[in-house]
Amino acid sequence: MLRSQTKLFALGKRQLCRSMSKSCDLTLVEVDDKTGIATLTMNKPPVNSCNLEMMRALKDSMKQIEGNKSRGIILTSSNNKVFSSGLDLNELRNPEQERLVAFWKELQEMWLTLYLSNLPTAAAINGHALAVGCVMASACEYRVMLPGFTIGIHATKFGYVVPPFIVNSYLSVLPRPVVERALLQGKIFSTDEAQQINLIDEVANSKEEALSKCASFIGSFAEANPVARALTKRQLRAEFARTLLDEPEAELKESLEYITSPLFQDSLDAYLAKLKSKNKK
Ligand SMILES: CCCCCC/C=C\CC(=O)SCCNC(=O)CCNC(=O)[C@H](O)C(C)(C)COP(=O)(O)OP(=O)(O)OC[C@H]1O[C@@H](n2cnc3c(N)ncnc32)[C@H](O)[C@@H]1OP(=O)(O)O
Repeated sequence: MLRSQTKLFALGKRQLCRSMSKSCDLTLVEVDDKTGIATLTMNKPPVNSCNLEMMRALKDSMKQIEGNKSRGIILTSSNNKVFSSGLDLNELRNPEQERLVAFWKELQEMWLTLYLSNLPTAAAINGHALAVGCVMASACEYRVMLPGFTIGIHATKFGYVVPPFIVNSYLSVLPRPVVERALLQGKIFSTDEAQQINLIDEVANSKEEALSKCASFIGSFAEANPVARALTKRQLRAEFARTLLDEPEAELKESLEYITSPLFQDSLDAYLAKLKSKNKK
């Protein structure tokens, strides 16, 4: 069951409403009784890398939140240094075909669920947001980041060709020339740089402040009719989601061919070795 890795709390009552797992809780959902805003916390140690189960838990939590008639979603991390380190690279290394298919489909579905959510969405970026970590933040409608961290899609630096829906995530936030340069350079932005180019909307000095700014953003839709808001959002975003809505299988096939190519696998080996060696020095 997808829900098995999600906990649902009611903050106002401070009590556990629903616990669906005795194993590791990859995501935590807290709903503020007063505001009706749900905080969705990524909770996969050590660095919130997105493996199959994590993306399933995220997608499932978002669907639960929508089903519970919350007023908005704030995405954040339980790790105060890392928002998300992106895709779990171990899922891409010498993958078993069936799992890789499930993994990539889950990435597509998780992104669509977040990008096209009926609810107002905001990211409280309380740590580094790299690659798909940045993609998730960009899929939200508003971003508040803490100082001293980094955000960006550096895929080209380690041999990834960026798929169109990930390009579109950036394009819905940044102007085309900025996207082109950032993606081709594999640019990682500091908090200050991200604010200068409007990749993030605000800087906050603590996680609490970031959550509060996100809640204010969500509160700004209080006067909007939720259905009209949701349908207008979908209309505005449909163009960028088109590839995945209309031809997910084609995107899947292309990505799978690339991921399993020797060119990609060799680059990944070298990148993973570099990442691991950092901790051995
Ligand atoms: C056709 C396919 C194309 C797809 C293109 C789409 C674009 C992007 C896809 C992705 O999202 S790929 C993921 C890219 N992410 C990264 O490169 C992040 C790498 N990680 C870091 O830079 C750092 O870990 C960090 C996030 C800044 C945190 O640093 P910190 O010092 O706190 O932690 P570490 O010691 O580095 O890491 C702890 C532990 O986790 C392992 N790890 C980190 N990130 C990943 C990851 N993304 N996947 C798997 N494992 C990861 C790291 O190696 C350490 O492991 P151990 O050494 O403890 O075994």
